[in-house]
Amino acid sequence: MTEEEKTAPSSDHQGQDVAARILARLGTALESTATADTHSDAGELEREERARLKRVVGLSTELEDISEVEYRQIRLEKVVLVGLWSQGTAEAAEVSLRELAALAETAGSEVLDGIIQRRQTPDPATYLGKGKAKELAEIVKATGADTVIVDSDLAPSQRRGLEDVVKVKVVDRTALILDIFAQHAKSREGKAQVELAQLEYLLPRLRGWGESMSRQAGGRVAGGAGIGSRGPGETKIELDRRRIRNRMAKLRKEIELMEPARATMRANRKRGAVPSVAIAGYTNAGKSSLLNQLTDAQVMVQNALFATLDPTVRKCVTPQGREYTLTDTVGFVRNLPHELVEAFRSSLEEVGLADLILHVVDAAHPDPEGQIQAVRTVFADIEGASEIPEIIVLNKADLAEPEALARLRSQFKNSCVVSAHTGQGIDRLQEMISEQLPRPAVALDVVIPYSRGDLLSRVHETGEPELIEHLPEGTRIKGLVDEHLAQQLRQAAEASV
Ligand SMILES: Nc1nc2c(ncn2[C@@H]2O[C@H](COP(=O)(O)OP(=O)(O)OP(=O)(O)O)[C@@H](O)[C@H]2O)c(=O)[nH]1
Ligand SMILES: [Mg+2]
Repeated sequence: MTEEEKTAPSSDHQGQDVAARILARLGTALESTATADTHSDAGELEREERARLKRVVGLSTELEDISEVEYRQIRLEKVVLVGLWSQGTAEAAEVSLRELAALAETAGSEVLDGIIQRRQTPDPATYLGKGKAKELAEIVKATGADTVIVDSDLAPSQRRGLEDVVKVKVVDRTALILDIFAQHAKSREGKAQVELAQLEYLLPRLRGWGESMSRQAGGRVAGGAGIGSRGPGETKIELDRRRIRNRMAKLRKEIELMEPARATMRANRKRGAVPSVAIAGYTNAGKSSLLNQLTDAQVMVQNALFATLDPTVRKCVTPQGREYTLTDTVGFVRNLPHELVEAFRSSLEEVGLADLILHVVDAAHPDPEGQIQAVRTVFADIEGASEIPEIIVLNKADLAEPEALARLRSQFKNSCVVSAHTGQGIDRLQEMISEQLPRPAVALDVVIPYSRGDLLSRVHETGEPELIEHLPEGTRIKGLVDEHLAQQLRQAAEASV
């Protein structure tokens, strides 16, 4: 036994009721941050806070409580990664495992090793084949890892099977991503959404967990102590399930109640006919950096996955002075857990309602095409998103290989090479945005009194003036404006006659 294991706080929770604990921990999500919804410019502070999160060591509670593992606060520390290479090239399998490493590090763990097995389909009992699983157990032992993370989704029985061999916690990719979201959620809505996703993930696994624990009573769990040894019976599981479902219903209602605020915001934007542009793309592509580069916003930028969870909206102007809104959104990832797509639907709808999408791509990534594909798969799932015009923004040009940039540019015609770091290409991007914003619909030619300077500035901000002429009787305006402004202009013109 290592020093750490001896001092691990392993018996704190053991006598408590599992579901009560889960629900108690969750209870904080909705109430804690009612006033903390300011995402203005907390970048520095947020990064510090997150960095602090990662310094916690020595909390390992090996196999003590599996619900912790499947749930939130995974408290991963020293991990070994495993993946299967079942299709595609060896390179692709490696890229995938490297992404898993980035996810694990973002969750606050230290990656000690990673292995890939060449295998058509996962072993139904232990995910890896028997031999490889044993090899993995050796690696775990030799490195002193306390957790194994698997690069796909595991059936509860597979997870148990593999745990039996490697003797430490086994976590799947979805649980890992849920954990990152839980750590990063900041707004009330974001927290509620993540919590809902976690409960959805937990619900079908409750039975497996109970069975696992009854099965191993007096067996695998060290000393036969703890929650596991009591093996909750069927009735107990039913009860837990019902409480979790109740909690989920409550969360859905809460999220629904938060929705009108966003709907009003959107309606206001539509009424003012200010076009909206959404920045979307794979996680860590540089979406927040691009928002900062295009506006004066100081949204937190971090070399971590899913740094941004809450949509941030900023006002922007084209070089011609036309206004539009720019929204930073949550990043996408390959096989985004469907629980999260569901829970974050209202945030993702932000993308579906945009007039134009800036699809940001990390051109320096080994497989940018794969990332673009993954993002488009999510778009297909969001109502309206696939029909919205899209500019492919090839970011990180300062790092990317010229060949990669050339290849991507020829594949994606409506694209633009930029660096959110150096500012390269940003002018060109701004022009493209300006060209591709929807045109205001009404053409008119009016003369308004000089007293209506307010209307003239609206024309500059939201319309496309073709001619502005200062006549003795007033200002002549010829050009395109939206319906609402056209009405106001006509009224002003009539009043002056
Ligand atoms: N070299 C280089 N690095 C960049 C560029 N743009 C962004 N980065 C870096 O890439 C990392 C991710 O940037 P973010 O702007 O946080 O990316 P994001 O797409 O908002 O990420 P999530 O919110 O986590 O999905 C940070 O470390 C940035 O400093 C660029 O043009 N060049
Ligand atoms: Mg971001």
